[in-house]
Amino acid sequence: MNIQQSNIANLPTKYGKFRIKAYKDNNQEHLAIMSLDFEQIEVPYVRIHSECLTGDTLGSLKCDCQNQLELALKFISKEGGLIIYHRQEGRNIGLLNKVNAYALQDQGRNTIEANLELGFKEDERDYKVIKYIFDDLKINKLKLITNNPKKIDYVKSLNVELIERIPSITKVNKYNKYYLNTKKDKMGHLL
Ligand SMILES: Nc1nc2c(ncn2[C@@H]2O[C@H](COP(=O)(O)OP(=O)(O)OP(=O)(O)O)[C@@H](O)[C@H]2O)c(=O)[nH]1
Ligand SMILES: [Zn+2]
Repeated sequence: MNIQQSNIANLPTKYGKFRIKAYKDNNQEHLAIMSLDFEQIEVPYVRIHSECLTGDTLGSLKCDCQNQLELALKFISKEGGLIIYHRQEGRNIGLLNKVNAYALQDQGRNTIEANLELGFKEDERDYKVIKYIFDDLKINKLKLITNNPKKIDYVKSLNVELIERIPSITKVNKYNKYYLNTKKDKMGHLL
């Protein structure tokens, strides 16, 4: 893997103070967002957050991403750990295709059917860069914040000790209810 890394910089936010480090993997740039005490913690909390511009930045109510991100930032600044902001937008089909998938969902398809209709798998994410970041930041034990069984399986396949899985549960609304049900019933999310 040919990955470029940045230096570590401070990032004060409204959720708390962090230090950040960027990684460039071909044309995807990811971010490690660390609590200030990250190096001193034996078992950090870790969230691998998949990029969702419409949710994270615009506050879309169609998904739970912004709430999950805010929850993780607050929690990790207090309890200590790391968020990897994994820039594989739209389960790695990219923003343009995700908007096309949303247009199909406007016509009644669910999130999986829309991806398939566009010629993609239901989930195109890969987590190779995560291993690189874990090695770089010397993570060998962690508590993983996720509801996604694929992320749990991936972390278990690495040479690290998964001590605990922490759920990331946020409020349901009338716009994300169907999406969350599809994730639960058809994608096996622990919701
Ligand atoms: N293709 C596609 N991607 C979506 C859609 N809704 C959200 N996403 C993307 O899905 C990713 C988030 O996945 P989720 O299933 O919400 O959560 P997760 O990251 O798998 O699991 P958690 O760790 O529990 O949050 C982000 O990359 C979003 O951009 C959609 O309808 N279609
Ligand atoms: Zn989202």
